[in-house]
Amino acid sequence: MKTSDYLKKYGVRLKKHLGQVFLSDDRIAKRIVKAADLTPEDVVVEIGAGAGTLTEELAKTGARVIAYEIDESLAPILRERLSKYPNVELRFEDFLKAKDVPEGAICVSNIPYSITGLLMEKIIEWKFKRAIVMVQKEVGERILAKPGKKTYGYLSVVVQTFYEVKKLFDVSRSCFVPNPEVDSTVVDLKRKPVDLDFEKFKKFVSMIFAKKRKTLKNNLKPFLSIFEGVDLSRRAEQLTVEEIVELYEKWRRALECSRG
Ligand SMILES: C[S@@+](CC[C@H](N)C(=O)[O-])C[C@H]1O[C@@H](n2cnc3c(N)ncnc32)[C@H](O)[C@@H]1O
Repeated sequence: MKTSDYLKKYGVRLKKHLGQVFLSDDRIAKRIVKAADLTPEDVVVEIGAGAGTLTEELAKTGARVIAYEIDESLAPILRERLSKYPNVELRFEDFLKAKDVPEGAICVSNIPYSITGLLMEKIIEWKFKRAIVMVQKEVGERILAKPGKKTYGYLSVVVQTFYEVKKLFDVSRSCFVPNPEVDSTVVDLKRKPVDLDFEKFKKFVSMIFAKKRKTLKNNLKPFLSIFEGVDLSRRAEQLTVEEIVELYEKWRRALECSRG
């Protein structure tokens, strides 16, 4: 049965505010799952199972699949489609409030676009070893952007500090029901062995990008004594992720020393 048939059968009305545009083309789901290269030993987390098109393809790999879905009205569809797969666990809860996500899992999701930023931060916090996520095309460009590009900013730096990023492929809006107003991109994120205090790091990155066209000197005004001898004449958007982490470490160590 097709996704649209399931929606009709259960009389489900889609909720725009939850980003409910569902994959209607299961070839895309198959392509995503193929790229994930899963084995039965893997633990996969899906954020936003929707009508289960991607979930079912994930289930077929034999991996343990934990699928989060905030909207319980989709439960009858998901149960009908997935009850034959004992390796799938459905969790009807808000992923942003999730309490027990297994560490070292792989996230494979077509995420709700309105909360992409928050979800990317959660992906970092839960230390997924890999994340293959479909995002709005323009957001994908920001995630993948290199220094000097217009799209390089807070999101690029935060994600690229923790993950090697790679574009997999674009997905046309025609592959969804209903057709969204935007195209999509699937990105592949591979965890780097980085250990940083994420809360503090986010604060620092927000600060240096606060006024994007201004120099570091301008954005770091309250902390200039920490950076004596450092060239602050560039803008944050010109710095590599490694250079930003180096500045952050200087800032963090100085603040820790000053607190004694
Ligand atoms: C873009 S749809 C993807 C659905 C399905 N995976 C697919 O590819 O067809 C996003 C799904 O995420 C769900 N969702 C939205 N916010 C959520 C949250 N905070 N936690 C869990 N699921 C959420 C929506 O209800 C929706 O079903």
